[in-house]
Amino acid sequence: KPVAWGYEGDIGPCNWHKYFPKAGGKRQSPIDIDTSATQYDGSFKPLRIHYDSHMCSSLTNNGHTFCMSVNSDQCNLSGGPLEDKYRLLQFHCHWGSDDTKGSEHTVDGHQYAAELHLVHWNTDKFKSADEAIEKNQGIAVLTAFIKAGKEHRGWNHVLSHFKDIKKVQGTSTVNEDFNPKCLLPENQTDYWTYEGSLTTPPCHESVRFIIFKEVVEVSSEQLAQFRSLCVCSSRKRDTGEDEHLVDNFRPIQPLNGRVVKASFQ
Ligand SMILES: Cc1cc(=S)c(O)co1
Ligand SMILES: [Zn+2]
Repeated sequence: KPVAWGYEGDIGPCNWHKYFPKAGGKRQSPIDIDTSATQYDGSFKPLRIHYDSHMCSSLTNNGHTFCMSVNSDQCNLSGGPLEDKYRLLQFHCHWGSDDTKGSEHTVDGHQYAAELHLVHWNTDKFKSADEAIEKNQGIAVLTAFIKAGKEHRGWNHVLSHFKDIKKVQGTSTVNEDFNPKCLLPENQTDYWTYEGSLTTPPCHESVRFIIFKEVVEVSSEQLAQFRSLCVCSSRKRDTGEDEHLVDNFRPIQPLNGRVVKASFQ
């Protein structure tokens, strides 16, 4: 029986290590990026992000986030700090209960309104995503910070499906011509990178994070749509209200001597 976990109370992040021992490991995520301590690495090759548009995918509310699963073998990532080729598996976000919080990583202590994770698995070293997800160098997560600002047209292709996934386990098939590359910032040469973990249980220490410096803007109304998702299919708050999915971000974890590299000076 899977162990229940969440972001508050007894099943919250402070207790994850009791059932998910890796959550107490030495290379956990997220972290604060102290820009005065990052180290420029001039050896990185250009990042190669090749996604195609014709990838039928499905959008699900898994109770912890919305997850767009991708089943195209044409969406690949390589270059930058990566030694191998990685394939896009899914993308999801972490966000807050208002625009002042929501990202998992912080930059010099600043928290953004949300954080996009594009999860890729190492197809050179492993035979399946399930195998890669628990192995060192198995996962690469392209990460973009999100702040409230002007409307983001690309995000509407995802948000237009949210009415179908308001409840947990809700799923919606996404057939239209959508390329997740449109969700990334324009500047894809300036990023920070370090070795960390899944930010949700089982918190496997298998992740190479690549975090773009440029912040993506979406409108406050679009951010509010993230918060329209519900965390359960039935349970209502004692007020009879649906419990909305908000503040699904893990607290900052100890750096434990890790160095965050920068692709820029
Ligand atoms: C595989 C995976 C990665 C991240 S970062 C997450 O939040 C959930 O699942
Ligand atoms: Zn994530």
